[in-house]
Amino acid sequence: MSHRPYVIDQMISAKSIAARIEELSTEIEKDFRDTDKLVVVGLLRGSFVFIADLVRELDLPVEVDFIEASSYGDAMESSREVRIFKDLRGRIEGRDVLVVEDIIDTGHTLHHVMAYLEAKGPARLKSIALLDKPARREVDYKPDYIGFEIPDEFVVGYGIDFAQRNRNLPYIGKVRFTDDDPA
Ligand SMILES: O=P(O)(O)OC[C@H]1O[C@H](OP(=O)(O)OP(=O)(O)O)[C@H](O)[C@@H]1O
Ligand SMILES: Nc1nc2[nH]cnc2c(=O)[nH]1
Repeated sequence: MSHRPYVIDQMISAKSIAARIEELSTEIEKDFRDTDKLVVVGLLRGSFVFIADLVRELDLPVEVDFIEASSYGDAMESSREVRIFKDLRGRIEGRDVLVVEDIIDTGHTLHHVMAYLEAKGPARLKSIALLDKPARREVDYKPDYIGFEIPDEFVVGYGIDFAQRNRNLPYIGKVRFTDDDPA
């Protein structure tokens, strides 16, 4: 929990996010048009807003499942230890799977989860991240689809939290600590 005062400056509007999701959905529909039923896996908790908007844009038969992993807790720095708190309900062996992530930063979370899911033997396994912060990458992993590349700022909103707050903002904003401001 942060006791420092902060404000949130808007970085990506709700309208821009919606427009980008339409574009990404068209790409995904093309890539998976031969799939019988795509398993769309939301990586909780941060992806719950993104996956809800994404699946409603996808004109494909989909099944929705969730996996929960976390490495940040309430901190602004990754612990680099990814813990799986909740596994998939369904089986993905031999299935086409798209993992939906809100943000890739150091890459530890998505890299770990993709390896974990790959071991379950899916036919095809792809990933999408709404936000990509490449400047902070510590592991060599790039999602198959990316919404927006962003600079090295701590962001919140649209499902993404700071100490479990701000997930309900409809836009992506960056955290600015006001005790850093010149007097
Ligand atoms: O690329 P990384 O440095 O691993 O960071 C990305 C992860 O960090 C956040 O998750 P967090 O651990 O805060 O859990 P949450 O999704 O439950 O908020 C975010 O939702 C990503 O899953
Ligand atoms: N809230 C939040 N969580 C993250 N996890 C990895 N990067 C970020 C970020 O910029 N903001």
